[in-house]
Amino acid sequence: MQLPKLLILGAGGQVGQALQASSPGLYTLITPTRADLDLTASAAIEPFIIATKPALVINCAAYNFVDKAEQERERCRLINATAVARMAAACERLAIPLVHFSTDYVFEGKAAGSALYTEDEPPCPVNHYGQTKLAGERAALAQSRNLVLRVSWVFSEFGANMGSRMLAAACAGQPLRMASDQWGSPTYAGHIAETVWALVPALLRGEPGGLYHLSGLSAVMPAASRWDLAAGLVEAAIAAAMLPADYRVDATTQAQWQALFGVPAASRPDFSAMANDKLAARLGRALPHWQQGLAPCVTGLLAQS
Ligand SMILES: NC(=O)C1=CN([C@@H]2O[C@H](COP(=O)(O)OP(=O)(O)OC[C@H]3O[C@@H](n4cnc5c(N)ncnc54)[C@H](OP(=O)(O)O)[C@@H]3O)[C@@H](O)[C@H]2O)C=CC1
Ligand SMILES: Cc1cn([C@H]2C[C@H](O)[C@@H](COP(=O)(O)OP(=O)(O)O[C@H]3O[C@@H](C)C(=O)[C@@H](O)[C@H]3O)O2)c(=O)[nH]c1=O
Repeated sequence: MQLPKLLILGAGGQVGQALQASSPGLYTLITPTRADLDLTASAAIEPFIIATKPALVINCAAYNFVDKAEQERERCRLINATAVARMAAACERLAIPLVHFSTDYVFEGKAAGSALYTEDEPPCPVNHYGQTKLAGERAALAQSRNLVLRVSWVFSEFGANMGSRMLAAACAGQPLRMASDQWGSPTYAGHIAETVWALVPALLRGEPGGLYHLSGLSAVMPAASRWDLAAGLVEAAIAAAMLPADYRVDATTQAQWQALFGVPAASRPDFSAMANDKLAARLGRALPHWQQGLAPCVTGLLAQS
């Protein structure tokens, strides 16, 4: 029997690698690289997808450099918005679903201690990256069979990301100074992948997609600060003997951090933590908390070293 063919774009990134690592073996995964399909070549996208004839497309590709995006505006828009519109058009022609990822940076941010963002709250991005991601999610949501999952503060053992960069610096003996006044919802890429695999069968059966927050928090769990994430990772790394037992993460503020390292090119929301209750209701179970991703992340990093 032939397995359904799923096309994963951006399969070499951290979410793409996590998806491949936890693939349930029920599908044939087609994983083109940038050399096979460069998403800045907008006109090539639709013919590529149509020629591949997948049963579903998962787009993990993105322009994720939040500061550099303020300069490379057109490149960022081509990858995060134009390319997604071309993918959605191809999927519409094939009458298949597109699974796409967006971000908490579509929100302008609230005061610390606010309620977590829900899908009903209006987006209002404060940087170019967020604006292009909002345009991309809107292009995907033009067809009801498409699924957009907003993720945030993603960490994993795959590639250079927020978590692996912090631990690499700590292991090199550098001090970590992390902002305790910037709040979000950290999410382990392995949890994103397992959630996607739980959602795919219904999409393949023709159930509608929609917009969902896929975060490592819920309405009853507090938002995490940058410091919380770093301290959690360091604690897991100490438990795995990857760091000395007395290693500590220094808490700082965004203002202090900027005084030392300079004001970044892009503004960022102070509080952009997202509630995942809508997705939990669809799945019929709670999503894993981000802290459950700390040990597997550290174990995965250790296995590579
Ligand atoms: N990382 C995070 O903290 C967050 C991520 N997200 C979203 O989650 C999704 C997955 O992100 P993540 O896995 O972290 O991303 P990564 O940065 O790890 O991976 C991005 C992927 O996109 C590919 N890519 C970039 N530009 C092009 C291009 N011109 N043509 C073809 N491929 C390209 C990269 O290819 P190559 O391997 O060749 O570089 C890479 O495989 C994205 O939509 C992102 O916006 C949302 C919130 C937070
Ligand atoms: C590197 C570093 C950053 N910070 C703070 C200051 C700064 O405001 C903030 C931002 O750090 P970064 O630039 O690494 O993170 P940033 O690129 O803004 O992360 C975002 O990426 C995109 C792709 C998303 O979609 C978001 O969900 C989010 O994950 O963290 C520290 O406090 N200490 C540090 O050592």
